[in-house]
Amino acid sequence: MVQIRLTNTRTRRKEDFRPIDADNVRLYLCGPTVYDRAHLGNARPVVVFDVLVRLLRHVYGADHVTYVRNFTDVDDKINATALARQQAGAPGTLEDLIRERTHETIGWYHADMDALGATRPDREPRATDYIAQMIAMIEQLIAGGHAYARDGHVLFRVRSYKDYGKLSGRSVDDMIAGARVEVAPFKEDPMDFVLWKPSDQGLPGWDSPWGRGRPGWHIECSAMSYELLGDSFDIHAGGIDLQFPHHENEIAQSCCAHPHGDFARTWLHNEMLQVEGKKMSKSLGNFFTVRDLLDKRIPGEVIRFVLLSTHYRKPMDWTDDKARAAEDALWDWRVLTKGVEPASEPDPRVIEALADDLNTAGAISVLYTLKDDPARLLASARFLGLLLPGLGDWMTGDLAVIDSQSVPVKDVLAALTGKLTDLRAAAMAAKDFSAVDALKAALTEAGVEVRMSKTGVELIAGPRIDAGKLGMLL
Ligand SMILES: Nc1ncnc2c1ncn2[C@@H]1O[C@H](COP(=O)(O)OP(=O)(O)OP(=O)(O)O)[C@@H](O)[C@H]1O
Ligand SMILES: [Zn+2]
Repeated sequence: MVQIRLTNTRTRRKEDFRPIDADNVRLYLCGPTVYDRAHLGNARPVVVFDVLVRLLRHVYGADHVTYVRNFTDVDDKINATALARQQAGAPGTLEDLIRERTHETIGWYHADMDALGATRPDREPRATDYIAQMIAMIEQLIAGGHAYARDGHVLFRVRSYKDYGKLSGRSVDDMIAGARVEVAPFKEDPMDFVLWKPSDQGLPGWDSPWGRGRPGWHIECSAMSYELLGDSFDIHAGGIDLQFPHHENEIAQSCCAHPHGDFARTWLHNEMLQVEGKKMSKSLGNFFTVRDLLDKRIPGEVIRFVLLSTHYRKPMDWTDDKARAAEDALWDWRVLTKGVEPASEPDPRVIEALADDLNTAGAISVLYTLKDDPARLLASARFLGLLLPGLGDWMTGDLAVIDSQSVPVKDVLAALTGKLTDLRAAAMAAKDFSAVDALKAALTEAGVEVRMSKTGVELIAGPRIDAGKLGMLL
């Protein structure tokens, strides 16, 4: 069996991965807060950990992995977008508008992540479906002396958990000195964080022993992972920006509520997608969405390729050059593997690279060496979620406009193949090839590779085909 090695943020070491139960390997990834489109940074953990899930399924069996990713559908930012819509005159109660917004955003999220070739998780719990479990967990924490209720709030007593700060390697006192912790009259200690808070009138709220209110963000992941994966599971993943305080707080809550469990054994954190050295984020406003790129006709698998070209523990940025190189490689491979049946197994070097702390860049570099073995190339690329049948539309999807009508490029190419064949026959008879040469030059100019042999004419569309120019050649 392949031995997977992963860098565990908790121990700061690369370790042999040994699942608690090889029949059910369990992974939890912190999912999005559903108030807006996902930006490219948000897609990085989704794509990277999708490859991990593919690897785990390969090693332990397709039915022996449980992958959970949540939707945070209760949040101030969601409320704010709904309120803005209401103020702009949208009909319905605020609650209706919130539901509409989260529903719509989840739909976008699915469409965008599907376009990147990311497999859907086995379970996608929504926080609002697990409020009862959150309340139960908070009650347990209060009973154990780890939390206290004040003025409709419930707070986690950070000093009651001696290992607080271990994941991120900070001491509580350093955190107080350095962090912008909120000092509030209802807190015993400035480090204590909210498990439950009151809801304003008109905003979503649930009845609880502490009055009508709603959960804090951190308790959501603790309650949902416990419910779906148990008190000890294998891998917890997310972006490095969540390590503190979100993951630190998740650990404190889960370990105090379920002291006999280990919560997550391996912690994986992806580094940030950056823009000019800064984290791409909504709050900084330096972001573009996955949809922005797709709308610019950058294929989903090109985005995926670029995201996988850098190791997940290194910061990276998006550049047009990277996208162009990815597009060229994918185009070549799609041409090479056209009509080819994939080999039964990927190249072992691809598995080896991935098993070594998810070295996706190494795995992609193996693909470049497989041009002479298209069947193996196809199987290996598909293992990484590339060259998937459903993601290949971009090769033929462009439309040319001919006599004000949109015509698929592949039909135009077929017609031009006929035209060039006829011109060649006439040229041979007349011993004058000038018209053939002129059409060939124009085709090359429009991004089409022309192959002529004794057996016939073949036109191969290149990645940057100019559909407009092409249409004018007919
Ligand atoms: N620039 C980034 N690069 C990589 N991962 C990121 C980046 N920004 C956010 N993430 C990850 O995206 C996932 C979803 O995060 P979340 O929904 O909390 O982000 P958000 O609040 O919409 O984004 P932002 O951080 O921009 O405000 C998390 O796992 C988070 O770590
Ligand atoms: Zn989480």
